[in-house]
Amino acid sequence: MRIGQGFDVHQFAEGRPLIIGGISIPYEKGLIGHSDADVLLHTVSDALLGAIGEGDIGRHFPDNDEKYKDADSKVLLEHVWSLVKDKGYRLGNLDCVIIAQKPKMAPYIGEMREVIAKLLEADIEQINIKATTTETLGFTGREEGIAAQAVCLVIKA
Ligand SMILES: Nc1ccn([C@@H]2O[C@H](COP(=O)(O)O)[C@@H](O)[C@H]2O)c(=O)n1
Ligand SMILES: C[C@@]1(CO)OP(=O)(O)OP(=O)(O)OC[C@H]1O
Repeated sequence: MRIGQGFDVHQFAEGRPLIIGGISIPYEKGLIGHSDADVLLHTVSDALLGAIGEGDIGRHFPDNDEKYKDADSKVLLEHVWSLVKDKGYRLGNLDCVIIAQKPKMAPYIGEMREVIAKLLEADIEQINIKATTTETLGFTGREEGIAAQAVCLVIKA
């Protein structure tokens, strides 16, 4: 059994779609990145890579490679999951937190869990996603961006 953690931040900008956990959330602004800037799927990818000792997503999908411009982070996570399976692991559980003053994530969390469970070939009960504000404090509180953290356990299949 091995543990991994992930952390990621993306900045808000006008005129960008807000994609978190593989779903589009209707909102007045979105996140900037080289890819689709899905802060939650990046965090999950990093947690899994950490668990198998494979570095981070920047190493696997460099942000100066045109191939990943506007990349769908579901495809990146799918690739990370194939690396986990190649090393002979299955998912134990995954626990995530989205740190965002706005918008309210609660209405979308069920769908995010379904997307991630499907990508990781897991049951929805193995995937937990939480959200919190920072009570208006810091860069998330000022609505300059969104952060996400994840912890996962992988188990030898
Ligand atoms: N972007 C967010 C932030 C929070 N939630 C939900 O609200 C609850 C209370 O948040 P506090 O930061 O005031 O503790 C939190 O437990 C989440 O259920 C949310 O949906 N979206
Ligand atoms: C996903 C990648 C690659 O397109 O780009 P970004 O969307 O900028 O995301 P980030 O979490 O900053 O780093 C990982 C990058 O390699």
